[in-house]
Amino acid sequence: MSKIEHVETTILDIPTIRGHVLSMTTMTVQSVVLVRIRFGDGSEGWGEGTAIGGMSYGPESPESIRLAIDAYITPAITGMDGDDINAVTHRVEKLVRGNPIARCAVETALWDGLGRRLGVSVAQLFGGPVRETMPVAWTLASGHSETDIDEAREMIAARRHNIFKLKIGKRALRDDLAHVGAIKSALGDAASIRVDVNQAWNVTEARHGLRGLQEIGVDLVEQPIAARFHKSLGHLSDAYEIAVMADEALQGPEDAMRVAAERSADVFAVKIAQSGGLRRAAEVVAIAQSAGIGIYGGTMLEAGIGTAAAVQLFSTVERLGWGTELFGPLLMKDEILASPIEYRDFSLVRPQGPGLGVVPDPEKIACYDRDARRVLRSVAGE
Ligand SMILES: O=C(O)C[C@H]1C=CC(=O)O1
Ligand SMILES: [Mn+2]
Repeated sequence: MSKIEHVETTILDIPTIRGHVLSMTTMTVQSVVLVRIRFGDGSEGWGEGTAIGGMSYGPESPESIRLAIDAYITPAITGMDGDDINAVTHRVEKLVRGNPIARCAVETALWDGLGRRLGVSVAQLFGGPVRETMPVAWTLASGHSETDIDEAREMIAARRHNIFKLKIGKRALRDDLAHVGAIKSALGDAASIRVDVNQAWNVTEARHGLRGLQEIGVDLVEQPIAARFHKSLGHLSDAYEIAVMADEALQGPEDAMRVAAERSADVFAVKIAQSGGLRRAAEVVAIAQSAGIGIYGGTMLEAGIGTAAAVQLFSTVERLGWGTELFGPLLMKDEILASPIEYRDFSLVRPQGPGLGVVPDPEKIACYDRDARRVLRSVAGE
């Protein structure tokens, strides 16, 4: 018995290394909600819940994640046995509808705590890793073709990434195709080029878009149209050879089941946060694998804790054919882990050690803690 005694949340505001231009917003800061659970036996576990671009990407924000945890999840689980992760998460699912990122953050802290108490990794708790390294894509989203090309060349030269995801959908279709074409012809066969439209196109634009992207030699297009248009996404997948990936359409196993049953996509971007936790993400993976749908380890651009949790889970996946994009910590100006996740040879390395295999650096938490900064500013009379 390891009683859940105390759940603490902190919002960190960490600047990004450059503006990250997405179809709906440009990110200059990433706001990360850290969760720390203390258990009755003195052990602890860490989790992370991170949204993208405030409320522009999806219905959760850093503030809503924190509120859902503090006001609803914490009172519901305090006093429960932290070893009974299924019982705890089922209770949370019953009392807190939606809010998958908040639920994922808490569940992650429970897995981390359990792993640390048992002295095994979270991957081990999911049956054991089948790989210790995995390919990792980088997103080119500076907003300028030439800057993106320079960035990609640097990444290839440093052997950090040779898979690139381009964020498009903000500009006119013709301009986006010219941008993608310029990057593809500059990089040639040295890289795999994929694009993410983040739901920005209507179905007509998507038809023209997919034809153009296919002619350019792009390998995959992610969520070209609104998440709710499952049928149209299926028609697009059938009409072109280019792989079509579902991302925002997948908010947990029920969505995954529908998209798989309708064969609306060729690949799933599986995200632990969007799925509502590691357990549900593993179910999304199982649905994809049994339907013959490809798997890509997706990200909500989490910092080190959320990224390590996803790495632990994806290390257990039998077929991870499209690799991962778990580069979140590299998009931020500063590292919040005591010892960073290792990126080398176009791959990332699964952190070793019990639980998630990583811990935050308390000094970094203090440095980026939104509330602490507010107090400092008011003391300074700003
Ligand atoms: O996939 C998304 O939509 C979100 C995220 C993942 C990589 C990136 O640059 O943005
Ligand atoms: Mn996406």
